[in-house]
Amino acid sequence: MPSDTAHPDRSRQKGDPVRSIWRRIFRTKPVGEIIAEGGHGEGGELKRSMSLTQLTMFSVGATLGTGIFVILGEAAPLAGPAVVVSFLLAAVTALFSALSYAELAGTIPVSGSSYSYAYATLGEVVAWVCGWCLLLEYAVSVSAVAVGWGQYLNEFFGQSTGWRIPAALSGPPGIDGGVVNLPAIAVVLLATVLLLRGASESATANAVMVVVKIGVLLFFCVIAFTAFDSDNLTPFAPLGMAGLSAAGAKVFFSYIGFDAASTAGEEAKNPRRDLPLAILLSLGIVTLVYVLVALASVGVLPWQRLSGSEASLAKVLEDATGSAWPSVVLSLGAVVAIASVVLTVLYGQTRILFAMSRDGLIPKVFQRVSPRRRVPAANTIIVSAFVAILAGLVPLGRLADATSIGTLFAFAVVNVGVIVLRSTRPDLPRNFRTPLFPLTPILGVLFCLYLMVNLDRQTWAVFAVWTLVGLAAYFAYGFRRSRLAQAAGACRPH
Ligand SMILES: NC(=[NH2+])NCCC[C@H](N)C(=O)O
Repeated sequence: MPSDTAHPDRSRQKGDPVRSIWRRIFRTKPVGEIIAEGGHGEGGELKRSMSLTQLTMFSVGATLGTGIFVILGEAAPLAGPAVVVSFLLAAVTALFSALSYAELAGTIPVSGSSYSYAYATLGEVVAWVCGWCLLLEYAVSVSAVAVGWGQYLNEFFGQSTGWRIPAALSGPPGIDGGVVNLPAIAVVLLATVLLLRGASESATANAVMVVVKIGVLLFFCVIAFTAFDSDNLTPFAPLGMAGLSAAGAKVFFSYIGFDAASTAGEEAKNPRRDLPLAILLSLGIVTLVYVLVALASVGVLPWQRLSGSEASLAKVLEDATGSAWPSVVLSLGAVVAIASVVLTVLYGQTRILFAMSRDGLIPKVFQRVSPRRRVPAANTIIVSAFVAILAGLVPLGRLADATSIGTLFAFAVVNVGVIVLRSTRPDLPRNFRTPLFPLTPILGVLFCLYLMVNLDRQTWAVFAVWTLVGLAAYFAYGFRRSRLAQAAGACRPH
């Protein structure tokens, strides 16, 4: 096997400091090294225990969540009944990136997901920025998701017993008399306990929750289809192509998460074969569920009535059955659904940090493996504490868009990574190759950029500040401490 090309430290030139810094920050990590380190942490190894089913459920678990329960009410007014097509459009957009994820996850089957792929292809600083953006996709988004969980729990209590958690205990300080958001903290703690028990135990619990959430959504479809009225579908696209694609951009959020399996590379039994399959299967399952739910909804209610309300799915069921009880089932379904998002996304965050820590870019504590359960326990506790504080005390309001922009950046990097790796390491065994190369990854990048450009200025400002803070952190810490930097330093002639 040829050694990795593009290893800048090897061709270090003395003299020009700017070039030398440039080379250092764009050094890439040899793929062979990344793979060889897989599973190893300080003090032990992670346990390879996850099957294809568990991995697929993991990605479905991380994807199917708040989105479908609330987004229909926001997207239907933009597109009319054609919102069904918007869901397909967003799925195709996600598919290009999913194909790229599948190729790289099958080639470099480690826990770092896009962070590790960027390290192998685009260089350390890009990998760092990518990892930093993954904090938005995972840690920050999971805090927001935990807050949503609390709202559904309250909804469920309210509908079934009439009792609600007092405002002081169900909201962050400063918002409607809130002091602390206890339910949000509680769901994070529950997930933490599961994660500390082990990856396989967490995967099993997640699988159960996924079955429940898909079951609830199918139950929704069955009931809704009994009241289906095809008149509601005409005119099909009253707001034209523009409305259809605007709704597509809106629902893209509900597809985020199919990449979660790529954070389980070091705990999968057969990662090279199963990761690509899990990523693509999960996207297929989620798309099918979304399209069915959307079709059922616009078939029951005239699309104008689907607007605005958070409880748009509940409205559909009330209309179809003429009674209120189905909404209780729906809110219970949402509680289970969102709990599994919290669990899987929290898991993903710890594993990405695990990989970054092993590379020396963040402190070593994140790669310590506890010998008993063979999980990164300290890492899990730190991440959970951070997420719990964020979810319990900080009003997160507009963070969904910040999540999207960070995610889209990471997706774009993965698409570019596929193109780079095909040219720098054509020899690597690839278990899955994205079809129609290079068209698919190029379209993948373009779609991501297109959706990014469509986000508002405020989101871009948050993204810019976030990236700058990240770069500052990199130069203060990782730039010198990175394992590659240290190795290069050790070889340097004195
Ligand atoms: N990294 C993540 N999986 N973040 C949460 C994604 C949200 C999910 N797609 C939903 O609709 O609720």
